[in-house]
Amino acid sequence: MCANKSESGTMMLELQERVTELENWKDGKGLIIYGAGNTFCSGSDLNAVKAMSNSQDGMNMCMFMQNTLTRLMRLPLISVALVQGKAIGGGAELTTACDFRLMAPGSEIRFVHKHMGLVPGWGGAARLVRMVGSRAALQLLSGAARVDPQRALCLGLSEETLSSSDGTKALEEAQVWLSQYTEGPASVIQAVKKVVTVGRELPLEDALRTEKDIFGTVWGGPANLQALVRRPKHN
Ligand SMILES: CC[C@H](C(=O)O)C(=O)SCCNC(=O)CCNC(=O)[C@H](O)C(C)(C)COP(=O)(O)OP(=O)(O)OC[C@H]1O[C@@H](n2cnc3c(N)ncnc32)[C@H](O)[C@@H]1OP(=O)(O)O
Repeated sequence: MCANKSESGTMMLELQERVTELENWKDGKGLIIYGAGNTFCSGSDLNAVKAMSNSQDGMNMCMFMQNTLTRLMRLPLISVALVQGKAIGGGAELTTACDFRLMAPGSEIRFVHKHMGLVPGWGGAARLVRMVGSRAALQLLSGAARVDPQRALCLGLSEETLSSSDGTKALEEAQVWLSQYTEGPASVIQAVKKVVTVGRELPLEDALRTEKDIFGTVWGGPANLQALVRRPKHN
């Protein structure tokens, strides 16, 4: 999946459509979101937002993007934001809707909202707090701080710094990195992502009940039965 420079209204709709397609991707296991060219995503299209600066339009756009990014985060796929160049404003928020972030050398994630007289509205603050804790989140948002790959690693915002900033090489590296988590049958990978999502989002009793239901979808399934025949050793 390839993001583009800034998020115009058309692109927001396209992102929503891609998410709908991915929700229906029965054999899917993983997803990498990356930018076209040398920018991951520079946030909302400033030309478009200028034309809709009243509060109601802003809230509508905010709810639209919250909904899309929440659905993206809940996809039963393991998702990676491959950050090359800058991820700014709404682009920084988009990175937080993925399970993992990999950063290319020289790249940067920056929540510039304060400088735009705003706060995140696409769910980026809620996700950031859960990811890095409230103190670090407050520093990143109130300082509109540039987060380079090294700082992102220290904060737990990024998993790894890639060795190349070249688009093709970085994508290949990200694919190899992701493959360690997507190896195996889609039904099992999707179930893994689902139990983690419910564990994160639901109160414990509901999470336990839902985990049992998800367990029921893989117990006695083809991968489970084959494993019982193969009896792999885990030493
Ligand atoms: C804050 C929250 C929020 C929301 O919730 O809606 C947003 O996301 S608001 C948008 C926040 N993003 C910005 O303010 C980005 C401002 N732009 C920049 O900082 C730079 O352009 C940068 C760092 C993205 C790229 O810098 P670089 O030196 O590599 O290139 P240029 O500056 O020459 O940019 C090329 C060209 O792209 C236009 N551009 C970049 N980002 C946007 C944008 N978000 N909307 C509209 N246009 C954008 C930039 O103006 C240049 O156009 P040009 O006609 O060549 O001047």
